Amino acid sequence: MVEVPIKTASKEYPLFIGNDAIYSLSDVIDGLTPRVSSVFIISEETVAELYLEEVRTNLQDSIPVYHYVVPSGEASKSFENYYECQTFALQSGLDRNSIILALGGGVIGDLAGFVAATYMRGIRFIQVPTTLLAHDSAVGGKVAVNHPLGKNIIGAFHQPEAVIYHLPFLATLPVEEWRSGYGEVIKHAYLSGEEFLSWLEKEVSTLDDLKDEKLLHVLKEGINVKAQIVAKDEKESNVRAFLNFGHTLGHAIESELGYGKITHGDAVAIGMVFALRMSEHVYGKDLNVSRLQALLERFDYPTIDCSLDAHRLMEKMKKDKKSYEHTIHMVLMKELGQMEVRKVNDEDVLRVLTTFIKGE
Ligand SMILES: NC(=O)c1ccc[n+]([C@@H]2O[C@H](COP(=O)([O-])OP(=O)(O)OC[C@H]3O[C@@H](n4cnc5c(N)ncnc54)[C@H](O)[C@@H]3O)[C@@H](O)[C@H]2O)c1
Ligand SMILES: O=C(O)C(=O)C[C@@H](O)[C@H](O)[C@H](O)COP(=O)(O)O
Ligand SMILES: [Zn+2]
Repeated sequence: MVEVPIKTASKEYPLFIGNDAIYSLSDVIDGLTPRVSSVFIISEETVAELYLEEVRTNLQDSIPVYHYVVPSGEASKSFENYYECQTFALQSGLDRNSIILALGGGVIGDLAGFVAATYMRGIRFIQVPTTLLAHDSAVGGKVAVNHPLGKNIIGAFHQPEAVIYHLPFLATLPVEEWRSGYGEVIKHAYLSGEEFLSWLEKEVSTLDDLKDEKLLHVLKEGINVKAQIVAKDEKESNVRAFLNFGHTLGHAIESELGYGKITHGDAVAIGMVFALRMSEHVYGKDLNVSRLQALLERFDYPTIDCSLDAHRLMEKMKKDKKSYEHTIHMVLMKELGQMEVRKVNDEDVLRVLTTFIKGE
């Protein structure tokens, strides 16, 4: 097991990653001050069926444990589930010294984290991620639920006490979820620069290559990129926004298609290609979009649904948290590894997006 320290302005915490990480759970809880009074596991159907019992057996008998299970999928990151979790927590008698365990992928991490951020004005939580994508979502403290009009619109910054990344849990992930998670890995490589990107191009030909040491390497590199950025800017005043590369259009697509109709990583992959096309348009230079497209084609990422409407997507992009005064702001790439958040004109977005949707 490897321990990666995550340092943010408001809190430092450990991320334990490896094939035996879950065995550290009770020690992590024992080490917390004030003493933990009860544990509330929030999970979802697929993951709970597979791993809830195993997690429970790694908790000490002396502390009461409760659990609440929501349906699997993005649609569960809803205000309704948030409210149900709060009700369950109150009915179970959780107090300010209780701790929430988020057992699942990014959906559960975001939902359970937001419950923790707001229950009795904030209690502690631990991330127990079960997806590849969660190397991104479990680190950095962004927690939220979706609104039908916009992704992650209702949320907070709330850092966990620890992240326990038990890699055997990933063994049951379906292929489309490996691909989704790998979308955020590719994003981290584009933020990081040539070395990580060419390593991925050389070493990961198929998603099956993500095993053992290669998986650990990919996760550690991705987590490092994220951790370095959140260490500099916890609350997205400046550089943290770079982690949103591909998300301005990606989130608009997720929300426009209906939450759960496309995976987050697939939407981000499409959004990154668009962000590079916009970058070429704005900076007037070749940014090697075909390199990204070739990488995505290797893993069968989808292209944008041609029935989507550019105007409707742009309305959604204007509700993105980076936008203000009804103007779209996107993360553009000046060069590999060099990002910039930039205001983009409606006419430019419309022109590039329209051709992008047509597949031209
Ligand atoms: N907070 C952040 O910084 C941040 C960063 C990136 C993404 N996100 C959010 O994360 C969410 C996406 O996360 P995700 O891709 O992990 O989705 P997810 O949590 O919905 O998991 C994806 C699917 O895999 C299944 N699953 C999860 N773990 C499994 C396992 N071990 N074995 C078998 N099946 C398993 C789930 O049931 C689900 O159907 C989005 O809502 C996105 O907005 C947040
Ligand atoms: O941690 C961040 O900051 C990110 O932007 C990471 C993203 O991958 C993630 O999807 C995040 O939830 C998006 O944040 P949002 O502020 O655009 O909702
Ligand atoms: Zn993301």
